[in-house]
Amino acid sequence: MIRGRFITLEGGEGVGKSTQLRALSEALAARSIEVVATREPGGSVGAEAIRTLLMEGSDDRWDARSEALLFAAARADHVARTIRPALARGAWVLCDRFVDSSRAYQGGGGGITDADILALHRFGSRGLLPDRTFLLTVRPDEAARRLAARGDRDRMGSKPADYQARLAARFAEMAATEPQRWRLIDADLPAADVTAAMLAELIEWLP
Ligand SMILES: Nc1ncnc2c1ncn2[C@@H]1O[C@H](COP(=O)(O)OP(=O)(O)OP(=O)(O)O)[C@@H](O)[C@H]1O
Ligand SMILES: Cc1cn([C@H]2C[C@H](O)[C@@H](COP(=O)(O)O)O2)c(=O)[nH]c1=O
Repeated sequence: MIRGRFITLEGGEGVGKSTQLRALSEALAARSIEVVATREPGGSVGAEAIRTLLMEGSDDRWDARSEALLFAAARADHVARTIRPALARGAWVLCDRFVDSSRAYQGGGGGITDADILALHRFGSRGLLPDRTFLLTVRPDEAARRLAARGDRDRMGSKPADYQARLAARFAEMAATEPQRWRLIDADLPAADVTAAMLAELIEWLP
């Protein structure tokens, strides 16, 4: 039985998801909420092993279908071993990316249909969806500046600029079709303001 809250952060590269995951975790913990902060791909021993397969190597290491299956397999293990047990004991799970990243990257960017991504998710993760998903949006020039300042590029992050633009459009489209779950957050703002905006969107569930 699910008792906790499941919150995901989504968006393109460098929009501040990891930064905000840390800040939101601290803000919730300060309200005496047990928080499990996790990420995808990864978040369990098996899923972290699959992450290495996905993140290392050349851009064409996997064909589109194999890549979608690997993300879905990592997610299935993460959901079964980390997310569901945490929710069942009443913890809040904050996750940096989830199935919506597969829908945007392998779907919008990689050509797999949304129906196929969701079918894999129904089988692998029994269709678990977040209670709330924050879409962090940043102007493309600011995201590029943040990534350049950070200075790292892995296999998944080394895609061209038009790919990043398609991703942003796909995320916005998903958010528009499911407004009860998604909240758009202006992540161009200073980090503390971004955290405050997310907390405000969780107020109904806070103790
Ligand atoms: N609101 C902010 N204003 C200015 N800089 C920020 C802000 N949030 C994050 N940053 C900086 O931008 C960079 C990228 O942030 P972060 O790693 O949190 O992004 P991310 O969305 O998790 O990226 P990725 O998806 O590539 O892992 C970091 O150097 C971080 O310190
Ligand atoms: C969950 C998930 C992730 N990706 C991509 C998105 C990013 O390029 C990387 C993850 O890197 P991060 O720095 O940890 O955000 O993987 C994807 O293509 N599909 C997915 O389902």
